[in-house]
Amino acid sequence: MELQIEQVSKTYGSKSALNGVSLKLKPGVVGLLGPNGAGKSTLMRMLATIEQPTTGKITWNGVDIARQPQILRQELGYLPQDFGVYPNLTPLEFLDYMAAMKGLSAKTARTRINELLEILNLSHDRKRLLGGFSGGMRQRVGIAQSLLNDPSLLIVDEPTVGLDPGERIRFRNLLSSLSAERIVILSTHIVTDVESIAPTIAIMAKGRLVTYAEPENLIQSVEEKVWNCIIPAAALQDMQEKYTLSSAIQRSDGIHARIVSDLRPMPNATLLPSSLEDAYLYRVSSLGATP
Ligand SMILES: Nc1ncnc2c1ncn2[C@@H]1O[C@H](COP(=O)(O)OP(=O)(O)OP(=O)(O)O)[C@@H](O)[C@H]1O
Repeated sequence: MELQIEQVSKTYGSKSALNGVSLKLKPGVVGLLGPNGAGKSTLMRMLATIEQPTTGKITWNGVDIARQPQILRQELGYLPQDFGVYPNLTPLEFLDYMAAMKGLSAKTARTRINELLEILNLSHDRKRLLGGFSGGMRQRVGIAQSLLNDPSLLIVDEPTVGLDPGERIRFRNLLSSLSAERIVILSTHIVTDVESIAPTIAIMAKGRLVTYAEPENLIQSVEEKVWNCIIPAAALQDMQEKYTLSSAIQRSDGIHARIVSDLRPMPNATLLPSSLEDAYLYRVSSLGATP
């Protein structure tokens, strides 16, 4: 099982959304991190065969998906960023409908839907109208529809938007448990969404792939670049303009500003252990993008 993205670019009129992105993916979760407008959704839509690259090629097990999209579609599960449900349907009716759209036989669909409702903890609510569901419950229905055909490639675009912290954790665990025999691509701008579950992380900014690496290596790459600076409140804005600020916490002795910088920002700055968030900020801002 292999998904290869080769020098893919996408332009909309004169606007470049994606610029020469190359990646080779094997089974497991890959976290796709990037600020708003980085090109993540554009890439996801091309992987989901909804759009085609302007230049470059995407192959699924060696087959060009622009030429033969149906080969990948049979094995694809996709939860788009703007996934909507029909409020007047129940999960059972909605999943039945989606299964029919995906060409599953009624018998296979019924077995699979029951399995998924169980896995996603929706069995008790199978006959309630979706209109009354919470954001987290709707996301679980979205995930259920993306898994109907037991896909080898699962693409989830910003899936945790609108979820509460508990739902977010449960959702991450679910994705982890699904990743053994498939490629799972999880796109987000929230570092903690991918930190615990993605053994590899791709960072995008301004339509480019900034880096593709393991979280440990990313964290290591900013060791001795993360500083704690204690500053008066009046100096915060100036600091923010000059440096990449990871966080600022008000304490009794002043503001503790966490700065990611190659050089010591001020004489009494002290080094802090680096985190994935620091590495992400460092990589994205080094491209001149706003994290
Ligand atoms: N259909 C389109 N027509 C014109 N420009 C587009 C279109 N789709 C995306 N873009 C532009 O391409 C760039 C990348 O957008 P994209 O939605 O892929 O980014 P993203 O990383 O997914 O960000 P977000 O998290 O905000 O969705 C943005 O500047 C966006 O305005």
